[in-house]
Amino acid sequence: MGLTVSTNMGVPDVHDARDLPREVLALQATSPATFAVTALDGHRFAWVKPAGPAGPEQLIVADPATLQSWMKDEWKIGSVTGWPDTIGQLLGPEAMANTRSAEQHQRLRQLFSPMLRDDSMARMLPKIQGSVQRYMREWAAKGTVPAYTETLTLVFDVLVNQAMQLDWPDADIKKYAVLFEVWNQGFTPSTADPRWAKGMEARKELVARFRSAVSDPRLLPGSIPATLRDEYCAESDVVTDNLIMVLFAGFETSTSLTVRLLYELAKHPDALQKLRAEQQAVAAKYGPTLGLKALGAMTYTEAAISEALRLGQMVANVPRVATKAIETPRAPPVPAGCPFSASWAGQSVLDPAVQGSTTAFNPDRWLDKRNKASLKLHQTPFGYGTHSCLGWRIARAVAAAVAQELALAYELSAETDAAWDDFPTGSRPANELPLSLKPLAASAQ
Ligand code: HEM
Repeated sequence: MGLTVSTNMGVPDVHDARDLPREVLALQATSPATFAVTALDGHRFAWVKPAGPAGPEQLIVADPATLQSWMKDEWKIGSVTGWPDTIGQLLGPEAMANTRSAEQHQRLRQLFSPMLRDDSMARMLPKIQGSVQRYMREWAAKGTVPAYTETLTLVFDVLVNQAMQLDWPDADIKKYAVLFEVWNQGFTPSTADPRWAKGMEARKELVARFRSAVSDPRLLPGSIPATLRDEYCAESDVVTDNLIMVLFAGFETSTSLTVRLLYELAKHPDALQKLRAEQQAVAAKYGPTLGLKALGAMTYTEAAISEALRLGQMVANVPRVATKAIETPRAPPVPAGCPFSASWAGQSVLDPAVQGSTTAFNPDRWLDKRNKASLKLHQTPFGYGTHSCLGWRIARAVAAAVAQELALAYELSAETDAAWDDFPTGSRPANELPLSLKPLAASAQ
């Protein structure tokens, strides 16, 4: 694939990919990152036909400057989310990702904003670390475990008990993590797929469980569920749709990140070695408990997490529909009603800081000052602007806590000879990544 960038400054670099074969178009639903990169073929924009038999043409956008200007204030520029009907119904119409009310969207973002604050992170970090230590001890005791499935439960626990502060017992965490995976498998291209119907059944149970949680007098004041209930009332769909929204946004995405990191560290002992050295130094300086200062000192670990995000492309593209014509200088005109896709994956491969080593795991590229501006511009795994991620610090914290615990306490081996399947909010090893952890002291004997 050649990287062709227009040299004619006034003319947008648009590729006509309308003649893609049906099997490539079908990748839109099953393998969004591969689809976007294939369709763009190194260009900044590409026109493609719909995946199904009918529907309008779609523009794929991978030009960083255009994405920044379009995503910064979407309500004003005239763009709304265009998630497929299957996901739309699984989430519910009042969810932050679906609502057509700018006012409600902005209010919800304010109510969720504590997830990004230092004081919330300072509260959560030791608890996330405690959960990670407990789960990893269990994995080590079991022998070889499917890392992906196990991490889904760990992440579900963090989302429910730390991000939402719901204090659900272990039995509920295990039960509802399995149920949420059924919900998640409902992300099929069509509502005719039986997995979608099962996902919708799972949704009913989740709604009932969340409704009982927000009516419980023991609900922690100031927690996100309590804040939503106080704003909208316990029976409101806005509350349940948006608690499901947190799970949708954080579940597969954060799991994919953590598992991708484990996979890369299993394949790159040199990187694991550097990580161990860093974690030992951080523990010596800040003590054993994970806090904001310790996290801030994990330079190499954070670089490894950024590299895992870049390789995994957990949210490869986000779908949008123009509500009015959008005309900006660097982009082809988008008529009102036209769907377009903000392709974080397509933008990522255009980055000069990754050229020639796009598929290599190289955390050091993040530590090279010469790459800083380029990486910042092209690598935006958590989106940009109006709908940008509200949970990115939590996702990175889980990955950092796992890396820390691994580095300080375990030897790992994993079956890394597997393909990765991508889908709307994650990327998953086909073999679930069989993983064995051995306590360091025992493996040294
Ligand atoms: C590796 C993990 C994650 C990745 C890659 C990721 C990525 C993203 C991206 C790209 C968006 C923008 C979607 C769009 O523009 O339509 C987004 C939105 C969002 N994320 Fe994350 N996310 C992750 C984890 C999390 C977690 C752990 C939470 C919650 C605890 C979370 C909560 C949200 C919410 C609530 C939104 C919607 C914001 C809105 O519509 O205004 N995310 N995320």
